[in-house]
This record gives sequence, structure tokens and C-alpha cells, in this order.
Amino acid sequence: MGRSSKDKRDIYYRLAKEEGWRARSAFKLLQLDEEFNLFKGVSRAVDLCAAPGSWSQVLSRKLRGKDKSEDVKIVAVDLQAMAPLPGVTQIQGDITKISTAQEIIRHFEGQSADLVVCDGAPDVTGLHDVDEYIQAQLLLAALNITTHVLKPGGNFVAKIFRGKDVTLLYSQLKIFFSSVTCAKPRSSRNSSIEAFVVCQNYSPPEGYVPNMSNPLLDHSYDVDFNQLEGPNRIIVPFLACGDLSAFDSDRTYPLQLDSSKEYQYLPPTQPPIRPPYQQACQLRKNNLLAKEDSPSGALDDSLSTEILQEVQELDSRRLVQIYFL
Ligand SMILES: C[S@@+](CC[C@H](N)C(=O)[O-])C[C@H]1O[C@@H](n2cnc3c(N)ncnc32)[C@H](O)[C@@H]1O
Repeated sequence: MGRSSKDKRDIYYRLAKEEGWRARSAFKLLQLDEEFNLFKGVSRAVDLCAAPGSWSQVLSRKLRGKDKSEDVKIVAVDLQAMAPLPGVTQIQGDITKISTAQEIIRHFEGQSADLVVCDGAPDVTGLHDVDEYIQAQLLLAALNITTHVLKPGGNFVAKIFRGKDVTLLYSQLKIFFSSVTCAKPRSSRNSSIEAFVVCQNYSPPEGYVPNMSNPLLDHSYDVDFNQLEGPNRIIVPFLACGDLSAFDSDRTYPLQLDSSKEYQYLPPTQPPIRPPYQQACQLRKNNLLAKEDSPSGALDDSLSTEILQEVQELDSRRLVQIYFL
């Protein structure tokens, strides 16, 4: 599909061309690294769903450094073939297959990976529910293969759609990682429900045996999992561009949005808000309140976009926590 003139005006599209990245997505990984220091101490990395290869390029440039360290091993997996990259071994394969996990481990000579990233996306159908469901399945497939190849203490980063299953996905990720944060890099388009889960410190439950055959997203629940309460409902910090950490300036915890659900805020971990952010905070608060009326529980898109634009104007450099409900 050809690029529209809108794409060409996009700053990251132009920057990617200038800097020689295969796709503008490269900036998403670079910005996630800026925030989470993902590449520190990494010598074995896996890029799942890698084609055309901009994330692999980032790994190659960042991990191998100027001296092109031969100690660094990077494996890129995709259904499609991609042009070769220095220091990157390619596996043309399916991330849902055990044979792919075995091939990765073979390449690492029996050792585990320090970092697994996945920017996987299925072909979009345009039917939101279907797209969200397939994306969730792909994320879980990525998590499944990750449990085979990641070392304890390692990190996993993956694309997620903030759709209606998102709470369950967070809960499932939290079973395997001590920290799960949802982040939206500023290069990810505001209009997209795409975000990234940054899962740190892989620590599977004791006795867990990796297994490619059990789907983790089980739709056989007889209750809507979005109605789950208490410990079954794990709420993770959601990061966005701009400082919204104190949008709850009146600090009323927990916030009661309607009579049937109690939404818990986690205490802010960031420094106090600066005055210009107050307006964005108010918008965010409105958005949360608007959510009450939304049957799917999804955030109101126009408000989300409005907030993000507002925040970007205020300060596109700072990332601070807001809380995803
Ligand atoms: C958005 S692209 C990835 C872009 C890439 N991160 C980059 O920066 O160039 C999504 C990729 O996911 C791949 N993909 C989807 N399902 C897959 C699967 N089951 N196994 C392997 N790759 C898959 C597609 O072939 C596609 O190349």
C-alpha cells in the first residue's frame, strides 16, 4: 500500500527516512528505552514479529555499539523474510510454534535471552472487536514463547491494544513479571489504541512449566472479567506523554465512579505536578468520568486524543504516570 501525503508529513516518518530506519516504529522502541533503560546489560535479545526490521535495527545499533561487539546475539523472528541486518540472525517462522522457541534457544547456545520485544500485529480487519481479540492472542503467543526463552529477571516489551480485554491481559502478564507498565511512546499515534506493555523482572510462578498449547486468554469465564474485583483485577500504571501524575490533586482514594465498581488509584510515584499540567489533568479527569457512560468501558477516543495533544503541547519530553482503569 502506498504512503499517503498525511504519512509523509508525519515527523517520525520523515525522521525515519533521514536516519535510515526501515520503519517509523523504530522511534517507539527508542523512546521506550529512553524511559525504561531497556538495553542496559543486554547481550541476548529476541525481536518477535520483526519484519521489516526497524526494531531489529535499533537492537543491532544500540546493543552492538560502535565497536560492533561480537558478544551480542540478536534473533529476529517473523513469518516474512526480511533484508539482512548486521549482527541479527533471522528465523522465518511463526511465534506460536514450539519449533521457533527451540530455534531461538539453539542460537543462544542453550542460554536464555535478557530481553524479548514484540511489535507484532495481525492484518487489521477494520472490525475493532476482531482486531483487538487477534492482537490479544498475538500478545499471549508472544508471552508464551517468551516463557520458553527469557531468563529469570529478564524483560519483555510488547504491543498491546487497549481494548476491552486489556485488564485480563495485564493480570496475566502480572503472573509472570513483578512489574507491568503500559506506556504510549510519543511516536505512537494518538489516534491509535496501540500502546506497549513493559514487563520487567521475569519471575514465573514456582513450578511453572512453559507450554505452547495452553491459551492464556480463556474466554470461558461465565462472568465478564472486566467486572472482576479486588485482587483479581490488577491495575497497572499507564504512561503517556506529559505529566499527569497528580491529576487527582484532591487525592480522593479510592475514586468511586459508579455504585458497582471501585477504581483504585496507585499512589503517584513521580514528583509533584507543575502548574501547566493542571489543565490536562482536568481533561483526564473528565475522561475518566466520561468513561462511566461508555457501555464498553473504553476511553472516549476524542477526549483521549484531546488530552494527549494538550499534554504534548505542554511538554512532550516528560513521561509521567496516569492510571489506567
Ligand atoms: C507491525 S509489523 C512489525 C514491525 C517491526 N517491529 C519493525 O519495526 O519493522 C508486524 C509483523 O508481525 C508479523 N507477525 C504477525 N503474526 C506473526 C506470527 N504468528 N509469527 C511471526 N510473525 C508474525 C507480521 O508478519 C509483521 O511483519
